[in-house]
Amino acid sequence: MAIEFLKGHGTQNDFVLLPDPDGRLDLTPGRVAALCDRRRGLGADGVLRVVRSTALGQESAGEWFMDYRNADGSLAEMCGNGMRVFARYLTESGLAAGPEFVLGSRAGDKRVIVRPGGSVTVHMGPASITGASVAIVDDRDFSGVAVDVGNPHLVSVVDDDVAELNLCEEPRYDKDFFPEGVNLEFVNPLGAGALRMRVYERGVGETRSCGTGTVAAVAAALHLAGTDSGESTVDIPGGRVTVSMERGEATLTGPAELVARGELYDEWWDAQA
Ligand SMILES: N[C@@H](CCC[C@H](N)C(=O)O)C(=O)O
Repeated sequence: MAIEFLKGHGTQNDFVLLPDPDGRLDLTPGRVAALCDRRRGLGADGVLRVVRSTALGQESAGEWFMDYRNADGSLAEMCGNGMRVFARYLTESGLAAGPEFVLGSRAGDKRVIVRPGGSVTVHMGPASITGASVAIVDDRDFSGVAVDVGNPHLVSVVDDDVAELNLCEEPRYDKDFFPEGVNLEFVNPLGAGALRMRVYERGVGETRSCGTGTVAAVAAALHLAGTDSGESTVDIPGGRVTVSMERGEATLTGPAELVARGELYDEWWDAQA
């Protein structure tokens, strides 16, 4: 059985998409890690399995469920950039009828709008402030705001230029506060309604963008300014997205691009654990 794949990205956060409507693929952590490996696989920050909600027994108002996996094979609740790419694929392939529809995810249902030109808006739902903690980079402490966007984040607004931070290795963080791990964002305010951000993602490493991370960054910046409503652009190494917050509820808008489609060799797939 030939296994179809597509490659896509949202602000250079890149994904392998696996159309699997009936949930037949045995998508083991080893296979995910092999697909995402940039030398022995296709290379990506994560895998998006395109599967019907009913096929996974998921309770969702959406026909399609974004089964997201990190590059190391681990599951995550939500992926904002992935959801834009996933939505773009569904409209391009005719699997979604209109430009606006609901998608299932482990963090619940999300409404998406695919706009002419390929930009996609995701109604992300609540971005909740859950406390304060510290990220440690090269033995320096950066205090941060913990934000739950369905998945966990710690956002540190820093005085240094984020471009100068050494994110080659995972920053240290409080494992008691974040027992499931955490995505770590480092942010420079660029003036009113504009942020610059770098991110070290749980289960991946440094990526060129993280949609949930940009939502967390804007929620944290607004929280530090004493509000839960406002709009901001976020510049990440892979481009720019816009986040709007209204009373703690976020929408994320940014580009989504499909790059290629092809077939995996059965022998290769079968040889992965
Ligand atoms: N890149 C994603 C986030 C993917 C999940 C994250 N690494 C986690 O483990 O929570 C995004 O665009 O939101």
